[in-house]
Amino acid sequence: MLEISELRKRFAGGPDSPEGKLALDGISFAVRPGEMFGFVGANGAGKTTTMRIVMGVLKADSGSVSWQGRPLTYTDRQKFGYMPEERGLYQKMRAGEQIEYFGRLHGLSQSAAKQAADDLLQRLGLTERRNSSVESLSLGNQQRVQLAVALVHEPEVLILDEPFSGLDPIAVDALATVLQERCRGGVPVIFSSHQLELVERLCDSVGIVSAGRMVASGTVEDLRAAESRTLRVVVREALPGWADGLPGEVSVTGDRHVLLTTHGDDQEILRRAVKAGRVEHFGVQQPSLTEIFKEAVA
Ligand SMILES: Nc1ncnc2c1ncn2[C@@H]1O[C@H](COP(=O)(O)OP(=O)(O)OP(=O)(O)O)[C@@H](O)[C@H]1O
Repeated sequence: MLEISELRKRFAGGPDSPEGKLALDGISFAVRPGEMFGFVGANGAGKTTTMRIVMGVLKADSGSVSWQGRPLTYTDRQKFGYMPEERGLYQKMRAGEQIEYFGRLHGLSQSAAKQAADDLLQRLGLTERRNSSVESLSLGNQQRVQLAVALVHEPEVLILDEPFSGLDPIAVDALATVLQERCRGGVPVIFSSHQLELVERLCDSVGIVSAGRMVASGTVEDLRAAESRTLRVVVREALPGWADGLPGEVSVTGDRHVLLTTHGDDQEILRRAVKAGRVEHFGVQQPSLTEIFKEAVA
């Protein structure tokens, strides 16, 4: 298990802000083997800073990171796969060579590195670009190469900073499949993203960070359960005023009356709706991750 505990980090200030910037204010979370963890938060919330500390690029002022119950070491990190926010590829090198090169740096044999590179090029739809220099690739394809570099050495843990940004829908699906496979193989995966539908679809658990603090975390189901539920009732051809005295708001479009309420007696509301007209829908509306996110960071 990868455990991030009470990380704090203040960046030094300049003449304009001598007190500096408190980027992390006690971030804690844990990711189990085989768990995909979506790290979400507004711009500047502290996601990149957290990932940089995990990868040893930055030092925390306090707090700790442990892997398999021990403090994380340089040797452990060598076995992690990391996609940094500041993408770092050799621009003149060909895509395939680049992936092989990083595989070799992580200790793969020449043939294993070539095999892994070929496999990733194919999986990420880059086979035809194998011999193109990175600088000649579109941004989305450069991103795919960057991802292949993070994945080439079969990492024990994956830490990916916005891996899906800038990818087309086909590449999003291809990457999602690769990450799910790695996850099923027991790898903990942490990725940050602003694409909340994607996070909702892929992740076993989610952490919502705001101003350097984890304001909500758990499975999407747990986060939903913590929200107040909304009952949605749709009645066709109802007489005006049918919902007078019931809690909530009614909106009318044509002959469709929609009642939304977060409280009240469901059975009483149902009786009134049935009396009023043709009940087309009666059910609890699940909040999306986007709604949960907005509520958590409000
Ligand atoms: N090197 C630095 N020096 C000073 N302040 C920094 C530095 N790096 C980050 N910060 C500040 O720390 C805070 C957290 O930044 P961070 O990059 O971790 O956010 P983020 O959640 O990754 O944002 P985004 O979604 O925009 O990538 C921000 O206020 C940022 O301006």
